[in-house]
Formats: sequence, structure tokens, C-alpha cells
Amino acid sequence: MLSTTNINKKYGSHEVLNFNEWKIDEGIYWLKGGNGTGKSTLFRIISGQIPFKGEVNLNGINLRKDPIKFRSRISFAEAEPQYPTFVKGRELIDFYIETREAQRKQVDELADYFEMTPFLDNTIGSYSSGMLKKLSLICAFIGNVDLYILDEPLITIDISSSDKLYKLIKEKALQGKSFILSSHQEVSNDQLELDGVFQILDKQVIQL
Ligand SMILES: Nc1ncnc2c1ncn2[C@@H]1O[C@H](COP(=O)(O)OP(=O)(O)OP(=O)(O)O)[C@@H](O)[C@H]1O
Repeated sequence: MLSTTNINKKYGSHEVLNFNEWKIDEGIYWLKGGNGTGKSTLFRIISGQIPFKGEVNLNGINLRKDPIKFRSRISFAEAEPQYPTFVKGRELIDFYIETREAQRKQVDELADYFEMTPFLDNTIGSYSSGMLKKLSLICAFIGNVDLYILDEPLITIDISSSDKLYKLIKEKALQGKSFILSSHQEVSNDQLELDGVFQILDKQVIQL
């Protein structure tokens, strides 16, 4: 479903990633790695957010040749989401509904599911860090994509929200959707049945 070849990423002269091949089939994957090893960088590369050397393909769609189509098949939730503080939650969600051509009913259900509906008419600047994270997760689940990339989805959200997130991931996986998530917290098989665990080590993605 996702394949990468000859990936090289440098910030100035600082080389962060350098590997030949990394592929995943449909499924749920956990990407591990210590602080600063390059997880967010890899996520930004495979979701088409930053320049890099190499090739990325998703279900036959090449990121360089068909960037708009490629991005329409991926959802990326940043580890530390940043939005303009004066924007209301609902306005951000409306933007996603429009750009992702999603059904409002599906989104209303998602907002209810994560108990965010009462806060959607407040500005994002008034949100707690957990509320902000939940809003970013709701946005990531808006629309219909093939691959969800969730960078540290568990940070700042409470246990009940984590359980809800696991449940949602399982439901989507049953519908054929794939997930790559990073987490410094252990992801056990009771919480989520993983199809693979990877780690970034010495600029390479290795399977554990
Ligand atoms: N925009 C940037 N400009 C310069 N260096 C960067 C930039 N983004 C990341 N880096 C550097 O690239 C390396 C990898 O950072 P990255 O954020 O990808 O790591 P990470 O594995 O996600 O870390 P963490 O677990 O701490 O979130 C770090 O050394 C970081 O300082």
C-alpha cells in the first residue's frame, strides 16, 4: 500500500534519514524511536509536507507525479497541532468538510464521539491541550482516505479518549484503512492488534 525508495532528508547539513527501501501492506503499524530520531520527519515526508530526496508511492499513486491525488488519500495528524487561535473549532471542521468533501453527519458524530461538540463554537485559543489534540484527531478522521498517519496521537488526551481512539482505529481498519502511528507510550496488542512495529535507528527504518 505504501512504498518508499532511496529516501534522504537533510535539514541544512544535518542528515536525519537515509534509507533505501521501506514498504508496508494494508494494516496498523507502530513507529518507535527516541526523541529526535526522525519520526515526525518521516511522517511529513510520506504525507507530502516537506521536500526530500527519493520516491513515495501510495497504492500506485506517486507523490511527485500526482501530489494532489496522493495527498487526498492520506490524513496526517501532527504531534503538536497548531492552528490560528482566533479560529473556532467549528470553522476548522467546516474547512475540512469542504476540502475533503465529507458528509457533515459523519463529522457531527465524530465530534460527539470525542465529546467536543459543546466546545466547537469557542475559539481554539481557549482550548486545553487535550481538547486541541482531540480537534486535530477529529479533523484527521474527516473524509475518506486510505492511510492515516497519527503522530503521537495519545499525548495529552485522557484515558477514555485513548480508548475511543483505539476503537475508531479498529473500526476503520476493518473497513480496509491503514494506520501508522508513533507513540512513546507502549501500544499493547490488547489495545490494538498491530500488523508491524518499526523503529528509526541510525537514519533507517527497521522492522522489529
Ligand atoms: N524544521 C527543522 N529544521 C531543522 N532541523 C529539524 C527540523 N525538524 C526537525 N529537525 C531535526 O531533525 C531531527 C529529527 O526530528 P523529528 O522531529 O523528526 O524527530 P522525532 O523522532 O519526531 O522526535 P520526538 O520523538 O522528539 O518528537 C532532530 O534532530 C531535529 O532537531
